This record gives sequence, structure tokens and C-alpha cells, in this order.
Amino acid sequence: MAFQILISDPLSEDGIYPLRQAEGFNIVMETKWTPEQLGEQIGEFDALLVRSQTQVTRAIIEKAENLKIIGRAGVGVDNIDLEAATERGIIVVNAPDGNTNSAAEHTMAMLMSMARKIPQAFHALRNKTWDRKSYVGVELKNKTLGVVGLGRIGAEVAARAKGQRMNVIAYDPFLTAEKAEKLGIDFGTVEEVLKAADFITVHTPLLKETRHLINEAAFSIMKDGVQIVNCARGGIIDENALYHAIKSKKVAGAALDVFEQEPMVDFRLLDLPEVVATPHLGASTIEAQESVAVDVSKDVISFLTSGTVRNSVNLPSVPKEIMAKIEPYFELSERLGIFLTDLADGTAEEVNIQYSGELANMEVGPLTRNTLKGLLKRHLGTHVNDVNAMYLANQKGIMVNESKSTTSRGFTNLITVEVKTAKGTRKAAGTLLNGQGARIVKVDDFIVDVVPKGHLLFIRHNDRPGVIGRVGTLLGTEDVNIATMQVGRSNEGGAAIMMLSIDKAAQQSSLEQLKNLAEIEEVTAINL
Ligand SMILES: NC(=O)c1ccc[n+]([C@@H]2O[C@H](COP(=O)([O-])OP(=O)(O)OC[C@H]3O[C@@H](n4cnc5c(N)ncnc54)[C@H](O)[C@@H]3O)[C@@H](O)[C@H]2O)c1
Ligand SMILES: O=C(O)[C@H](O)COP(=O)(O)O
Repeated sequence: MAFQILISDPLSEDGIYPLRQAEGFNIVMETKWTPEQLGEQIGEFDALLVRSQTQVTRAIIEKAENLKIIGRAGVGVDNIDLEAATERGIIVVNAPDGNTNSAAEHTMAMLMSMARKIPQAFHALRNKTWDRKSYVGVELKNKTLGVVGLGRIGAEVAARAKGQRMNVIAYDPFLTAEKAEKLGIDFGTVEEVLKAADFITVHTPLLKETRHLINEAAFSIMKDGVQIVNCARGGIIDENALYHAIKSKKVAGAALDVFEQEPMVDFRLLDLPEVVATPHLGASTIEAQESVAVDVSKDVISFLTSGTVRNSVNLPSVPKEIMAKIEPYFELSERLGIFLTDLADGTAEEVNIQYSGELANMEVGPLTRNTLKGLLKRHLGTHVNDVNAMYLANQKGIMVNESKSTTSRGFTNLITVEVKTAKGTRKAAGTLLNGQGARIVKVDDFIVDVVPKGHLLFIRHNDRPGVIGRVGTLLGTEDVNIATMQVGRSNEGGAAIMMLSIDKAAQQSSLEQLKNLAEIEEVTAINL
């Protein structure tokens, strides 16, 4: 059956070409649905592609029963409830690079339009007024541009401003002296940037921390006559504070592409002659739209067909070459998780995962997520996946610890998982044998050699003559065929184990009978 793809904002037709020509994808383009209609229909779709207009709220996500991926054809994901998506195991991808250039060019266009009052002068001219006095501007050359947020777009804007012979000073929590030197710019704290600048441009995402970053207090420390640009997100600048700062002549100009509410409802700022504005056009070029739509289309195809993506927002991205190295361990990790869920008595409170040998030098985050997926899915169902495994573990209060060791006790690679519950600690270790696939090589402190597949029986008993025979006879009379059997013991006459793989799941009544045999301490059925 074909994957159902919903596109709910206008996307470039050339950009979605990869999806159109891929086999097994049915595309529905509905850019005029109300939130209610979207909520009613979303349950049928495997993927949702949006720009900034569609509000992908928790209410929508809760109705998205089949949704596996949300693709944002652009950068900002503030219109998507990421927490709700992560909780439901829906991966969110964006297109972080495709519109950088367009947004930077638009910022420069807005900066220059504002400094030279081009829209205002054009408006007057269009009204047949030849007025050369009212539209005297200021030069950019030798002025200081303050850039708040020096990511992809901020850095491109800084480079262009240098081309206009401006001095640039920037603030970004990740800006290093080395990067600033390379770009030929100064850097300082956000206060230092706001104080030093003749022009200010913001390029941060809209987050809790950046909402109203530019507020009344921020305006108060700026130079008199400062001019400010927002081509990032409405809400980074407090529009009410901006209105008053312009009215009081503190701010001489504002260029706005984005607004606290979109589509715009409060047009007060536009009544001020100091303001130039566009309706969120930063990414609206043919090139950017094609590029972002191609990027998300490709990620949607690859996620739905092979489970891999390049630009995940709610799952750490792992480079392709690293992924290729760790992918063979995915199944082993997940099966160790399932194995221990069956073996451990009670709910996991702490999970300790140790990666040894060659794994100690690898990025193991995806393996940890697979182990957690295995541990959780027996109880939480199949909706547990890579995206929400860590989130769900945290939510359930399970402490997860990862450690690495270059020594691996004779194995080239070894994954040891320890699960602590209120009733005790259980442990299993597994390895990938060259050319022979996965093996569980240790259960608690006993050495075993088990293919982690199918139906297993773990039996703990006292090492006495006849126990193994009694287990074999009982299973035989219960019509349970033993495919393989491993035995191990701590010392003669001490604690011992049997690890059996059987051809079909044993009935509960057979397990009860096994438990009642003399010298048997524990019987656990494990179904992988
Ligand atoms: N107007 C448009 O059409 C348009 C187009 C593209 C992008 N955008 C918006 O532009 C913004 C930047 O996009 P980008 O691609 O450069 O993103 P980016 O992730 O490359 O850069 C954002 C930068 O902001 C920095 N940052 C975060 N919190 C900060 C804070 N409190 N103070 C200072 N810096 C902080 C980050 O460290 C990062 O370097 C986003 O909000 C995006 O949605 C708008
Ligand atoms: O964050 C972005 O990528 C821009 O704001 C573009 O938004 P848009 O796709 O709605 O034009």
C-alpha cells in the first residue's frame, strides 16, 4: 500500500518532484484546510509536509494515528509542537540550509530599504507626490551592525554587511573568538552588542529564551536613533515595546518581515512612517522554495523507506559513515532490551549500558535508544521508537547511564546492559560475532552462547545430579521441543543455569510445573 503524504502549505512543485516520481507515495495537497478539517483528516496520513503556516498543534498530533514524519520545508519549527511529536514517536525534519541565502539577501534588502526609506518614498511617488526632503536616509558605511544570533543566516548577513563596509559586532552563545576573527567581526555580550550598534538585526530561533529578547529594557540601552531589523521570527522583538520606542524617537527605523501573529492582525506598527515591512517573505524565492522542498521530500522518502534522515529536529543526527558502522548492532541492542524486560522482575528504575571494545570509539546514542526501545516496548506497545524511547524513559523516571571501556574481555565488541528494579539487578551482555550475527554471551554472571531470537527459557537451579534430565523430560511430556541447551554453573554443587531455546512458546502451565521441580529456583520465558 502506498504511503499517504499530506502537503498542507504551498510547496514548490519542482521541489516535491522527488516525492512525485518515487514509487509508493500518494500525495494529497490541501493548503486550505481549517485546523478542524486537518484534525479530522490527519489520521490517514503517514507524512505531513508544512511551511510556517500550518500550526501542527498537540491536538492535531494526538489525532495523527498513522503519522510517522513531519517535514518542515524551511528552518523554523516553532509552528510544530515538538514535545507532542516526540512523545508520539513522530520524527520532525526540517531543511536548515535551503533558504539561508534567500533569508540573508532579504535581510540586507530590508536593511537598505529601511536606511534609505525606499518603500516610503515609492509609496509617496505612487501617490503622485515628488518629495525629496522627507526621505533623506543614512549610509551603512562605517556604521556598526549588531547581529544577535550568528548561525547560518546571521553569519551570511555579517559577511554581506562587511561588503557594505559596516563594522559588525555579534552575540551568539556559540560564537568563539576564532570564528569571530575568521569572519572579521567583533563579538560581545548581548548588552554590549545592543549598546554598540547603529543597526541591529536578530537571527535567533524563537524559543522561550528568545521571546521578547528585544524588549523595553533592551531598547533603553540602545543608541538613540538605532534602526532594527527582524527577518527571523515574530516575537523575538516585543512589538508593543517597539511601537513605543519608535513613538519616543528612540528607534529611528524598523524593518519587519515577521510578526507576533501571522497572518498579521494588529497593523498599528505599519501606521508608523519609520516602519517598512514584508509579509514573511524571507524564504520566498524560487531557488529557496525548490531547495527546501527537495530536502524535506528526500528525507520523507528515506525515512519511510529505510528509517534514515539527514535533518532531524527531535532526534540527534548521526553522520552517514558513523551510522553505517553502528547499524549492525541495532538488532542486538534492541533484543538485549527485550531480553532484560522479560528477565527482570518489576519495572526498570535504572539502566546501565556499557559499550566495550571497538564500540568504545563509536557514537553509541542510537544503540542506547534501541536498547531502551526494546526495554519499553513490551509494556508500552509498538509506538515506542527511536524518536521517543529516551523521552519515554525519562518520563517514566528511568535513570539511563552510558559508559565505555576499551577492554572487552576477549570480545571485539560487547554491549552489557544492566537493569535495576525494586526487586534486584539483572544483566545480559551481547556481541556481534564476525559473520555469524548476534549472540548473548552472558546472563547475570554466567557465560552462555545464545542466538537472541525466538523462544528462550532461562532456568536458574542448584547444581545437583538429575535436574537437567528432569527439565528435559518435563518439556518433552509437555510437547515442547528443545532446539539448543546451554548449561553453566558458578562452582560444583553451587548456583547453576540452563539457557534453552525451544521451538514454540511454553504454556504457562508448563512453566509452573518446571518451577515446581526440585532444585529449580527460577524459570523465565523470554520471547524475542
Ligand atoms: N523570514 C524568513 O522567511 C526566514 C527564513 C529562514 C529562516 N528564518 C528564521 O531565521 C532564524 C535563524 O535561522 P538560521 O538558519 O540562521 O538558524 P541557525 O540555527 O543556524 O542559527 C540560529 C542561531 O541563534 C543562536 N541563538 C540561540 N539562542 C540565542 C540567544 N538567546 N541569543 C543569541 N543567539 C542565540 C544559535 O546559537 C544559533 O547560532 C530562525 O528563527 C528561522 O526560523 C526566517
Ligand atoms: O523559518 C523559515 O524557514 C522561514 O521563516 C520560512 O518560512 P516559510 O516557509 O513559511 O516561508
